Amino acid sequence: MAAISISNLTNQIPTFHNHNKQSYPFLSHLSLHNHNHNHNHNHKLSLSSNFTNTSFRTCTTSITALNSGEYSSEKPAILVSEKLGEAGLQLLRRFGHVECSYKLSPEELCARIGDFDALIVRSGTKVTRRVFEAAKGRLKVVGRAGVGIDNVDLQAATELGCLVVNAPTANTIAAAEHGIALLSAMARNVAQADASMKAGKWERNKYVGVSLVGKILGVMGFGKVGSEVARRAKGLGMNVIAHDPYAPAARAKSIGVEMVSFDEAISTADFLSLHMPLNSSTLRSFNDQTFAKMKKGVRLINVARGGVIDEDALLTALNSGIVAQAALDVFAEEPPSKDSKLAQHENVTATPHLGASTKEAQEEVAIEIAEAVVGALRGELSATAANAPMVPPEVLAELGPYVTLAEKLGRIAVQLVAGGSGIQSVKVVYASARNPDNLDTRILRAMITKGIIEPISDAHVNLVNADFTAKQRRLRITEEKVSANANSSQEQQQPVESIQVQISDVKSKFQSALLDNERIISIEGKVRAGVPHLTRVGAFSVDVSLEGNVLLCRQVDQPGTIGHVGNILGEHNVNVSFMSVGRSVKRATAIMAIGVDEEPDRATLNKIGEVPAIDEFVFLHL
Ligand SMILES: NC(=O)C1=CN([C@@H]2O[C@H](COP(=O)(O)OP(=O)(O)OC[C@H]3O[C@@H](n4cnc5c(N)ncnc54)[C@H](O)[C@@H]3O)[C@@H](O)[C@H]2O)C=CC1
Ligand SMILES: O=C(O)C(=O)COP(=O)(O)O
Repeated sequence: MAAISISNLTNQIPTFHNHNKQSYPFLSHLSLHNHNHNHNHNHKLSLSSNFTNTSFRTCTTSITALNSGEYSSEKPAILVSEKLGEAGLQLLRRFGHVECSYKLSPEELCARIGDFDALIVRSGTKVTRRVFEAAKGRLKVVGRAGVGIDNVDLQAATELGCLVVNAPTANTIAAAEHGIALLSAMARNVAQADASMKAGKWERNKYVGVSLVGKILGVMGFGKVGSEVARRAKGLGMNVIAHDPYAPAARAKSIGVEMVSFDEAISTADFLSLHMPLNSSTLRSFNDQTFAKMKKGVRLINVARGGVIDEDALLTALNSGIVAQAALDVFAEEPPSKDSKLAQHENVTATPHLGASTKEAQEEVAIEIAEAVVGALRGELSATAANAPMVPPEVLAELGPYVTLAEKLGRIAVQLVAGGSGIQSVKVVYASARNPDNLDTRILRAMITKGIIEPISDAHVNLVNADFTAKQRRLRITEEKVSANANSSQEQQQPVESIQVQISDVKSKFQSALLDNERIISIEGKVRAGVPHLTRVGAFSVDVSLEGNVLLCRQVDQPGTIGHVGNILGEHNVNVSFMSVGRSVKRATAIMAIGVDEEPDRATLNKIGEVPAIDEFVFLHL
């Protein structure tokens, strides 16, 4: 793939822009805010409303204009594809149109998804790449009402800029309790004995069980659920060991659990309880080889994901007696086939993925996911985002104006590149009077990327897909953080003193933007009183607030030029909001930066070009 090409812009300057493109204030299309909305959400930081003032005119386009689907009012449309607790549904209904369709086939989901801004699922809906593609850019957030997001194609979501959030805490206890229920029921053959009685039998000798007290339980995955299972198993008098490559041993130790290696856990445990996520490294990690290392007669509980077990291998191990019993809540394919040898096995206790299914947990999960989805639709960053940086609200509040600055600098820099150049390398230098190492630049980098890529492509770039989109387009963005000297205590308190964006190895349509004619376009911006300013173009200092559009002119520094240009703009009814002149030497060359509210038409720009003292000029659309 070639570097980003801007050749298509060659003849469009000075007025290139894309009228059709949506530009949302902060998180691009994660935010549905427009000027007319006044949602009451003061309790949380709302990024989009913070930035509405500085966003440009296309922000007024509402979501209705974007989509011609069934739901065409101002409110976002939310599809709930699996049973969700009533409290969560109520919360969602207060915010948008909610459709609960619990029996959609994959084809129906693909056919309908383009009408929705958000989709809420549990484990039963496969949110595949096809679904994301069928959404055609409208779907902004997928909410997983639970923990495991293995049913959501995270890579596709990220590539297509869709945020994925989950509800990771509300069902922990329910899952742990179900694990303990299965452990006890399996050890005492409760399910089998019950079925036997219901068949009219009384089989006391057949269903003699095993005791739990004093037995070794190996907890595989010592996260939220695993640690709660461990705690409860300790209460039952079991000796608990755990394996988890990422969990701190101190946490386990504090509840009397010893962390051991995978092999030690599986070879010493009498009972193994699985609590790790399903991913490429855990997929079928319980297989022929690992079953062979287990203690003969081991008992297995799986409340995690069916896919972590090779089910054929488990069947073999059950038949050979390596595994005496298994208690399974989850299956590689759900529901398993009716004649599944595993579910039908007499030594298997099976439940239909009930781990999270308590009334209490489902109400809590529903609220947790509804809040996360509504927050994401409002443009807030989520604390449970699976594919975007989780940035604390206080950091966001502080970085707010710099986010706007970053996007505008990206937009300016790319508009200064001459047609025919391919942009490959961007360097961003952040100067801070605080310890620059503490500066979290992920959002700023994403917004610079957005500013650079969006004007020259059809891509919608947001915090979710910025890095991916840059990489895909072979745009290398390097960052440097440097210490700045604070001139005032106010500067000292600012998280960022200045942001410099450099695009190297390109030609510029505005020669003065090049650093020492070195094929490096360089611009710098600062935030002054909460407003982003352009403060440097190439080697020239300027100072223009970035609230409207900007006209940059290089001129011979002589009396009358500023007035002349101002008159031309005034005659054509273009309001000048700001003007600044930067020069290196008196009466030599100067850069004039003019902020304009309206976009001058081509005739006006031509007239400016005809002013004798003007050497070159460029109109920058922000
Ligand atoms: N059956 C059900 O209804 C429910 C199932 N779950 C499932 O339970 C599992 C655990 O959930 P939580 O405890 O909430 O997640 P968690 O993220 O808090 O814990 C998972 C733990 O697994 C560890 N881990 C990762 N790779 C591992 C590996 N290769 N070997 C051992 N440990 C590994 C992680 O370090 C982490 O500590 C997930 O798969 C989740 O989807 C959760 C809730 C309900
Ligand atoms: O939260 C999880 O990971 C679960 O497995 C719960 O799944 P469910 O929401 O009951 O389909």
